[in-house]
Amino acid sequence: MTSPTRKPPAPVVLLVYPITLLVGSLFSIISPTARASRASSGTSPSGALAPSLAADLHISESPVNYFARKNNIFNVYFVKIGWLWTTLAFASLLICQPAYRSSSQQQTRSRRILQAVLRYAFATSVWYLMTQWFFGPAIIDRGFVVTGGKCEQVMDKVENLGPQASESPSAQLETLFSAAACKAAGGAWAGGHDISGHVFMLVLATAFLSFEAIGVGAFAAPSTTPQDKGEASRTRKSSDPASLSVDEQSDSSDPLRRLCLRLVWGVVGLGWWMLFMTAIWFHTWLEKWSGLAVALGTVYVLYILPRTLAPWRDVIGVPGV
Ligand SMILES: CCCCCCCCCCCCCCCC(=O)SCCNC(=O)CCNC(=O)[C@H](O)C(C)(C)COP(=O)(O)O
Ligand SMILES: Nc1ncnc2c1ncn2[C@@H]1O[C@H](COP(=O)(O)O)[C@@H](OP(=O)(O)O)[C@H]1O
Repeated sequence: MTSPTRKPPAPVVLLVYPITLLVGSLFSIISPTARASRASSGTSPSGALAPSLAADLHISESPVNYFARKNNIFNVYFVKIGWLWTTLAFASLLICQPAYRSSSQQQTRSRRILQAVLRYAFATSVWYLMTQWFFGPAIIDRGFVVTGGKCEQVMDKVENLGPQASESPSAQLETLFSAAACKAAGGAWAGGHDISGHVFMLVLATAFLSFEAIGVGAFAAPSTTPQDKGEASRTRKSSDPASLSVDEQSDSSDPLRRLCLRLVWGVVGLGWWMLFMTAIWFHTWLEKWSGLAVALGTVYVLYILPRTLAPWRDVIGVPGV
């Protein structure tokens, strides 16, 4: 395997996420606007410390701040289809970055692409199982039901319908166990621990894209000092004949490559901003922290564990290496 000219990001960079949640949550308590928003919906700051009815508690249809509205344009067209943006940004890395594009080392290039796609498939599977489907309702929805939550008004309706119910029992269960189906049926998803899907997806997507972009960027970026240059070329020569070619090293001025990187960092930047907004305006503390924990666990398995566990590194690879 090749050695990057720059080291991959230290795990400590992941602290940006808990800090974002902490600052956002504190702001939501301190800010008069956020406090007013809570007060108008009957939630006290201390109430936000306990698991409860997630975002629905303190968000009205027309709150004071634009970002506190569920129908704000960034939520509807960016977060709600966030994995599509993540997929597009990741695909742009595969298409534009020299580490994946250069034809000089066919074997190395194929291995890098395969391992990058494997990391994407792993992250996508976790996202899918957590938020979309887990042999029926997603894990987040199942967790909510297991911790005592239910689809309130619809539950009553189903009980009253009795044998006349036109839906099959499995369709009724689906309605009771999935947040989306519950809300679509006019019910209230209430009572349990509702892991924040927004926090989970935004942390996973932004960390995934950042590690991938920095990994491939580290290889393509030219060294800054003469000493660096000498060191880098010695490392490459001595460690692996399959290291990047001069073409790959000098490709940083390629406009297509810069455009793709802008897309990736644009998605990461907006993703971070929406995470901050979720931290301020939505969910309880516990629900935000549980979303964060699941996302960071996935990031750990994908990018930190391979640094110490060689057999896993051989399978999943390291971005750009
Ligand atoms: C047993 C092994 C099973 C393995 C399962 C593998 C599953 C593979 C699925 C393949 C899907 C690939 C999709 C790739 C292309 C796309 O991304 S299209 C999807 C576009 N949709 C989204 O991006 C939706 C993103 N939104 C959400 O996840 C949620 O809305 C939310 C942000 C988590 C918020 O949740 P709410 O309930 O809406 O508040
Ligand atoms: N940053 C944000 N901007 C707008 N709405 C947000 C948001 N973060 C969370 N929400 C909303 O809060 C609810 C719970 O989010 P989640 O559990 O995914 O974190 C969702 O409502 P809806 O499901 O009614 O759209 C979601 O749209």
